[in-house]
Amino acid sequence: MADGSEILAIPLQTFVSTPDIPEFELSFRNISYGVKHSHDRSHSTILKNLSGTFRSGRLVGIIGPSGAGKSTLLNVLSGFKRSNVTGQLMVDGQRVTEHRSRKLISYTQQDVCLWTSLTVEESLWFAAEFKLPVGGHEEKQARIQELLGILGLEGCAGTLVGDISGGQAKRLSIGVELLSDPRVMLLDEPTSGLDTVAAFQLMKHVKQLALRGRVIACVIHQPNSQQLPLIDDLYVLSNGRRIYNGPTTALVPRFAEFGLVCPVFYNPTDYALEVASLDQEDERLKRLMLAEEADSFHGITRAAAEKSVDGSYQRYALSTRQQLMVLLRRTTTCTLRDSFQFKARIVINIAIGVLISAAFYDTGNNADRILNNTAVLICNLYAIFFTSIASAVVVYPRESASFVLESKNNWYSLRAYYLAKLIVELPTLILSSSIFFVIVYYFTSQPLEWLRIGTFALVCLLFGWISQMLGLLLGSLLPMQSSVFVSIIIMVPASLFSGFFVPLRDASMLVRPLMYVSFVRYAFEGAIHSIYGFDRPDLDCPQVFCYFRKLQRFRDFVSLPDLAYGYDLLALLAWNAILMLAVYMSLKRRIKQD
Ligand SMILES: Nc1ncnc2c1ncn2[C@@H]1O[C@H](COP(=O)(O)OP(=O)(O)OP(=O)(O)O)[C@@H](O)[C@H]1O
Repeated sequence: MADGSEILAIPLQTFVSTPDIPEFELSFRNISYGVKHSHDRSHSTILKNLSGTFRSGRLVGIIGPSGAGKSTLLNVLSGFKRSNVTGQLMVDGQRVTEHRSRKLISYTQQDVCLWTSLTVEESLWFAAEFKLPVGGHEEKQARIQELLGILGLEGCAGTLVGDISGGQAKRLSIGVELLSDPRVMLLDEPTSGLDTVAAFQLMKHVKQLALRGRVIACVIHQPNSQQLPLIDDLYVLSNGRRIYNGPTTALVPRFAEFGLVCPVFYNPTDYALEVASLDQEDERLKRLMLAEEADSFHGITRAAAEKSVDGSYQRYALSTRQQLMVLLRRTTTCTLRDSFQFKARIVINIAIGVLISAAFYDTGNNADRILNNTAVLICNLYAIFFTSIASAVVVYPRESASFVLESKNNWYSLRAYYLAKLIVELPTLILSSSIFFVIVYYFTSQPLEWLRIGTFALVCLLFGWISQMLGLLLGSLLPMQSSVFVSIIIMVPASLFSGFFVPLRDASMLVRPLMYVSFVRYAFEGAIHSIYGFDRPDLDCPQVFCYFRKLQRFRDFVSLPDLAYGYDLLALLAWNAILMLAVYMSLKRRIKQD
C-alpha cells in the first residue's frame, strides 16, 4: 500500500474521471424528523424542513457543529430512520419509496461493524455472496480484486479484520457496501479517528468513487486544507436547518450576501462552522436560513411529487435458503477461527463438573445422602444456566450490531439469520454441556440406566436451551453491562421458586403462582423424576436406618406428583417456544428501530 508521502504527492488529475454510471441527481424535499423524549415526554424537532440536491460525480461534504443533525440526516436519507420522518426523496425528480431507497443507497455508519475473525478478502467474499446473486466465482473474484485495488487494501487482503488499522477497517466497510454497486453512498464521518495522512488517503479513494459517477455524501467534522479541494459541494447544517447547499467555491460569496464575511486566508469550512454555530437569534443567520428554505422550494413540481420509480422490487439478492447456506458457512468459519470462547466454555464446564463431582462424590445411590444428591441436581442446573447464558450475554450484543446493520442493508432476511443462529447454537450447547453432564453423572454415581440418562439429559438440554435463549434475548435487548446484571438477577427468583428451597406443598398461596411459572422448578422436578421416578428400586443404606431408603417417602417429601415427567417436559418446551419467539420479535424490533 502507498505510504503517506506518496499519497500527498498524487495530483487530483490522476483520479479516474470516466463515470461508469449515467449521470443522475438525488434530491430530498422538506425532510423533517422529530423525537419524543422518554424522560419528560417532550418533543423536539431535530431536522427542520430540509431540502437539498446531491449530483452524481461530485463529492458532497456534510458539515455542521456537533449536534446539528448531520448523522440524523444520513440516517433518514438512507432509510435507517423511518418513523417520525416526513418529506420526500427523489432520484432525477422522481419519488423513491422506502424499499427502493434501500436498494439505491448504501449507508456506512461511523462505527465499523465487521466480523473480526474473517480476513479482509473473506469479508468481501461473504459480502459478495450475499449481494451478488449472478456471476460465477471468477467474476466475483475479479470484482473483489478490483475493489481491493480501488481502496488500497491489496496489502492486507489476507489479514484478519481484527488486526487491520482503523483506516483500513473504514475502507473495508466502504468496500463491503460498494460490492452491490450502489448509486448513492452515504458515509458518516469516514475519517474520524484517522491521522491526517490516512484521512486524506481515504478521502482520495472516496473521491475516486464519486468520479466514477456515484453520489457520495459524507459527514466530515472539519475538512482540512488537504481534504477541501476534494470536496465538490457542501451541505451545511445549523441546529437542524440548512444554511448552505452548493459548490464549495460558492460558499464564501453566498455567506457574504448576508453580511457574513469570511476573513481572508480563512478555511471556508471553518468559517461555515463558525456561522453555523452563531446564536440562532442572530439576524444574519436567520435571514440566511430563511433564504435557504425559500430556495429549497424551487424546482419541485407536482409531477415529480406524484411519480414513483419504485417499480418491481426484489429486496434480497439470494433466496432464503441460499442466505441460510452462506450464513452457516460464515458463522462456522468465524466460530472455528475464533474458538477462544468455545474452548473457554468447554474448560469452564469441565472445571465445574470436576468441582461438583469432588464435592458430591458417590452420593447417587446412598439413601443417607439423598438430600446432597438433590443438591447435585440443582447445582447441575445452575452450572448449565450460567455457562449458557453468560456466553450469549457477553458475545451477542456485538454480533447483533453487525446483524442489524447487514439486515438493514438488505444482505439477508431475519428468518435466514435466525435459523442459522439456532442451527449453530444447538451443537455448541450440546457439546459443551454434555461434557459437564457425563462427568457429574458418572462421578456422583447416578444410576447407569439408559432411561434415566436419556430423560435427565433431555431436561438438561431443554433447560440449557432456555438459558441460551434468555441470553440471546437479553443480549439483543440490552447493552452488555445491563444484560449481565439482569441475567444474574433473574436466577434469584427463578431458583427461589424452584421447589428445592421451598417445596410446593409448603409454599404460600402468594408464592404458588410464581412456582407454576418458574422454569427452574420444571427442570428441577424433571431431573428428580429422571433420577428417582420411573419405579426406581430402594436405595442403598450404609447406616442402621435411612428414612429415605424407600423412595416413595422421598417423592412425598419433595411433593413430587406421579407421572409428571411429561408435564415437566411440556412446560420446558413451552418456555423454549416463548423465548425463541421473544428473541425473534426482539431482533425484528431492533431492525425496525431507529
Ligand atoms: N433518538 C434521539 N432522541 C433524542 N435526541 C436525539 C435522538 N437522535 C438524535 N438526537 C439529538 O439530535 C441532535 C442531532 O444529533 P446528530 O447525531 O444527528 O448530530 P451530529 O450533527 O451528527 O453530531 P456529531 O457531530 O456530534 O456527531 C443531537 O442534539 C442529538 O442529541
